[in-house]
Amino acid sequence: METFIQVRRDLHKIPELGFQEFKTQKFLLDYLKNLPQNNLEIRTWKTGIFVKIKGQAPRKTIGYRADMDGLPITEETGYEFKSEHVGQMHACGHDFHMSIALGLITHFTQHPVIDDLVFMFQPAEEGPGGAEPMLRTDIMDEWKPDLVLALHIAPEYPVGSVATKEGLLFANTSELYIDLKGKGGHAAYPHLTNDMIVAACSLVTQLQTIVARNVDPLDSAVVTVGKITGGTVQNIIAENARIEGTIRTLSPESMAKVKKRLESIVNGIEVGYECKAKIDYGAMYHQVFNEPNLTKEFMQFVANLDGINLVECKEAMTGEDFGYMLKEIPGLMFWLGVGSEYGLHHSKLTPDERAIETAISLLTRYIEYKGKE
Ligand SMILES: CC(=O)N[C@@H](CCC[C@H](N)C(=O)O)C(=O)O
Repeated sequence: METFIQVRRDLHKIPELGFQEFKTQKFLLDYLKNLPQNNLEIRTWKTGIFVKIKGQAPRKTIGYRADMDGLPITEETGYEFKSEHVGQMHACGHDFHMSIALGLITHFTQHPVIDDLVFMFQPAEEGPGGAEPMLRTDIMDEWKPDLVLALHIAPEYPVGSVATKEGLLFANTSELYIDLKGKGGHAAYPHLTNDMIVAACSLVTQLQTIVARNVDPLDSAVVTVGKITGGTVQNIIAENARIEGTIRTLSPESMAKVKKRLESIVNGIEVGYECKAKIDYGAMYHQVFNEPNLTKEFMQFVANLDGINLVECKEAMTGEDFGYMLKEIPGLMFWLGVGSEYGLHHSKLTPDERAIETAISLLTRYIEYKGKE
C-alpha cells in the first residue's frame, strides 16, 4: 500500500489545471505501461486516459472514474512533497482519486476479475469540465460501462468513513462571469464618470438577495462571488470591473429561476450605473444523482464490512461533472473520509493518506462482489 501513498505524493508534486494535465498523463501512462499487459488496453483522449481490463467471463462492464486536475491555489501544507508548480495545488484530492484508481488497476491486473472494467482518468473536473466531452468519444461508445462508480475525498469525515445517499448527492452548478464596462476618469471628477468599482460592489450586494429573497426557503441555492477585479490604480476611476463566481442549486429548474433573477439584477445595474454588462455562464454541471437501487445495495454492502463506518449523508452544494456520466449510466458517487482540519479548496488541505488503502480495499471487494451477481 506504501506504493500508492508514494504515487499520491508523486502526483501531488505535479498539479496541473484543466486540459493541461500533460505531466500527470505521462506519469499515469508510465505507471500503467509497467503493469502486466495481458488483460490491459490503454487509450488516450486529450490529456485523459481510458484503461480497459478484460474480465474472465464478462456479463457487464464496470466503470470507475478518477479526475485529474489541480486548482490555482498556492500550497501552504508544509509537505516535503509539496507542489512543484507555483500557484497550483491538488487541493481537491484528485491526487488521491488517481492513486486509488491505479491501486485498483494494479490489483485487477494481478488478480482475475469476472467483468470487464473500464477506468477513466478524466481531465478538467474543476473546469471547464471533461466528463461530458469524454462521454461523447468513440472510445466511450465502444467501452461504455453498464454501471459507473466514483468517489470524492471528504475532509470532514474521519478515515474509515464512507458517506453517501440514494438520489441527489451534489448540486447543479454554473460558473458565473460578469464584465462591467463604464466610463473611467480622474479620481477627483466622479461626476464625469461611471465608476465600475461602485457598480461591481452594488452588484455583489444585490446578488446576495437572490438566495435570501427569491429562492424558496425550503429549497436551497448558493450564489458565491469568489473573485472581483477592476480598475488600474488608486486615483483613476475604474472603467472596467469583472465578477467571477458560481451558482449552485438542487434542481435544474431552480438554476433557471436563479439565472432569470440574476439577469434582472444585472439589467438594473446597467440602467442604474449607465454601463454595459456582459454575463457568461462558463461551465455548467449536471447534478450528481445516485441510482437509488444500486446505492441502496452499495450502502448495505459497505455497512456489512468490518472497519468501515457508513454514514448516510445529506446532499451537498459541491458540484461534479461526474453528474453527466450518472445522467447516462446508472451508478453512484460516495464521499471517502480523509479527516483533514482544512477543507476542500484550501491551501492547507492535508488528507489522511490511510484513506487510500480504505478505498482500494473497499472497491476491490465491491467490484468482486458485483462480478458474482
Ligand atoms: C468537488 C468540487 O469541489 N467540485 C467543484 C466543481 C466546480 C465546478 C465549476 N468550476 C464551478 O465553480 O461552478 C466545486 O467547486 O464544487
